[in-house]
Amino acid sequence: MCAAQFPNGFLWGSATAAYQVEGSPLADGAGPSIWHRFVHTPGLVRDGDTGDVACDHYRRWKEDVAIMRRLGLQAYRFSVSWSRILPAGTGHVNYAGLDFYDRLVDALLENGIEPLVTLYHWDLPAALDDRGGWLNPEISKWFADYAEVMFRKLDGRVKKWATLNEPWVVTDGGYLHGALAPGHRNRFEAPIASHNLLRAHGAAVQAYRATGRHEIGLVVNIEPKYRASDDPADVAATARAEAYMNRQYLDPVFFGHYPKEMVEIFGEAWPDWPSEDFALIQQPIDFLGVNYYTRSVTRFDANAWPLKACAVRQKQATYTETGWEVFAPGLTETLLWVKRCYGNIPLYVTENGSAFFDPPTAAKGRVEDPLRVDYLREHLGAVRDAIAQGVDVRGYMAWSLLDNLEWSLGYSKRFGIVHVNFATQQRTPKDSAHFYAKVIASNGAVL
Ligand SMILES: OC[C@@H]1[C@@H](O)[C@H](O)[C@@H](O)c2[nH]c(CCc3ccccc3)c[n+]21
Repeated sequence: MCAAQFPNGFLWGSATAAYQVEGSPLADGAGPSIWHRFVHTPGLVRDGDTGDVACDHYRRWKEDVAIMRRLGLQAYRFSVSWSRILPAGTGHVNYAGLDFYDRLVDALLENGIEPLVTLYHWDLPAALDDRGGWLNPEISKWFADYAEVMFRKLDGRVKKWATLNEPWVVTDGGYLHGALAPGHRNRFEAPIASHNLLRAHGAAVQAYRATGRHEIGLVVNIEPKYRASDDPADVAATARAEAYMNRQYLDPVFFGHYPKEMVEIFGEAWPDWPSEDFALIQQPIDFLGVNYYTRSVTRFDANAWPLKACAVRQKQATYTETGWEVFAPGLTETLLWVKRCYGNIPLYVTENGSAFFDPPTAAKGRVEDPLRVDYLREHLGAVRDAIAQGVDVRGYMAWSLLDNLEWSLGYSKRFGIVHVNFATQQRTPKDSAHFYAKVIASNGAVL
């Protein structure tokens, strides 16, 4: 394999998530999710934006699969809305909801596109939140039962499953800082939600081993932490930040224990966990999905709760519309770090992308997004560099296929390689999509 090439069979795709693109949240018997509730609570989402329509993907999925085909995508990572399948979260199965994903998977396969399915991308059934949600230890069984419904329906046609998308964000956003659904701000709840997410992950993997025949993994966001100085306070702050964001989920899954820094971070709010839980959490997985966006140069900050650490803005760097430093070497470092710390488990970059303001283009039918093209080119080069250094990276999913609902930021941030006019629902592949199509067609040789 020459340096400029990716391995034969490298999987090139893009990614979305149910609540961000589908719309029709209550159609055909679906139950509300915590995001449906959250967006309809005044003041929580920028400009009062909701996922009621989003990209209307629930109705326009055929058109979107055709776009993927035209771009030459080999894979499509999407998530299933739990409350479409089980409107109350448990019990009655809504077959119309199952049928939507059944048809989507068949259409993908008919177009030579491999489906990668995420079972949970933040949209918990509201009915389960009413029963405690991620704070109720029973949720590991609720989640495993839901997962089993999906395995029995789709396994075989779907050969790569992920249990959770980014448990760190679910906990930090939904239970500690409250910026995301269900909007709790409680340092005693956060560790419990986090632990139950991991228990649910383990229970779903166990269920897969009993019913599935292919691969299952976990998707985590990793943001490499670079110390701002060699000052011992900055070094310790960086270690806490790395433990909290990057190792809090990987250490239990791969080693059966939490990083020692967790007790220091949460203090009295960090429980003594039952040792039997770690046998459940530590179910072997077939691959790890890594979502990478940026790095954080980290320093001590006595006022930053609960980490006592914060990021230091870099003077010469480019920043995206979400305030994230563009730092492609961090992706190479992250992939090498995972291999060094946890072994050479097969990896997929399950999300990588950037939000930049896309200026209106004079030429009709064209959207120029040079900064996103640069971001994509640099980060694909970073993946290639990690592969050249022996990391078993098997695929890359660009975030995102479509401009979509960026959670509490509404539609104000556009990550898509395909532009969406939300007034007309017209899709227009951006220059970044045309660039990515060339990368895929050459298996990375054009980079
Ligand atoms: O923010 C862009 C995307 C979201 O649209 C995806 O749904 C989500 O999986 C995702 N994760 C990350 C990195 C972790 C993160 C999320 C939110 C805020 C800060 C960091 C970025 N993104």
